[in-house]
Amino acid sequence: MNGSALRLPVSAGTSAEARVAGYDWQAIAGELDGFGCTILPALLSADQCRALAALYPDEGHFRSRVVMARHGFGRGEYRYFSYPLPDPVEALRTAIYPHLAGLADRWNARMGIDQRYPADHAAYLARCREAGQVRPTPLLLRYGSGDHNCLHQDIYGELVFPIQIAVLLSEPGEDFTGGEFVLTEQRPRMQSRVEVVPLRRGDAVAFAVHHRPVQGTRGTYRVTMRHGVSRLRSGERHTLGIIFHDAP
Ligand SMILES: O=C(O)CCC(=O)C(=O)O
Ligand SMILES: [Fe+2]
Repeated sequence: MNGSALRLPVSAGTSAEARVAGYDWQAIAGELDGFGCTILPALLSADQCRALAALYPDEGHFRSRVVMARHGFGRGEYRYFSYPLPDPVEALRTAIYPHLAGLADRWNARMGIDQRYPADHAAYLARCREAGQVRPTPLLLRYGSGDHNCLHQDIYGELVFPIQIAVLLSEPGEDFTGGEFVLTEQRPRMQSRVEVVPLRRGDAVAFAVHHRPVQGTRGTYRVTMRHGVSRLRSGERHTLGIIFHDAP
């Protein structure tokens, strides 16, 4: 991936909405089409990252806590936010969705999947509610030395929005070492491809949740994507995850 064309000058005072509006969404769609992932540089400021990570111990913001080792998910833990989502999580979820809905439609059309997406996130959440998916899925994750997140897909029910976002809230090399964000792409009857996504604090990765279409010489085929985090060698790492479908 070459994220340099997408890098923008952002000042500490820029709102989440303004940052979202400032990206080249056509280039982002191009990278998602080509690789199944792309970087949104400096989506959050260092101060916003620190403030979000500091919410982690505060139970009042969350509906549940998952200790990954108890479920075989890896090592480390995460918490799902409760509604109403804190700023800037709500603002980001609402502002980013409309830029991805068209691409999600095109992916589904190419993969022969009937589902299409409304233009704004409130309408999509209403659909989730009708399907019994009412609980918020944005989450904060915390990893310590030796922790990792096994390859997985964030699917909770029938309704799946095919692209999600994760924002790295800690500074690699300073707050932690190791702990790289990784993606695998499993191709039908072929060997798998991997991506290691180099993130700095405040950068987001947008990536395919479960499937994406790939153009082959004999037409389009569907690949299966999984994401995870490699073992932390030292320190502490926090992430904000933004998933656009809700959970039952
Ligand atoms: O900690 C990470 O970078 C991965 C987080 C994750 O799995 C997610 O946001 O869905
Ligand atoms: Fe995940």
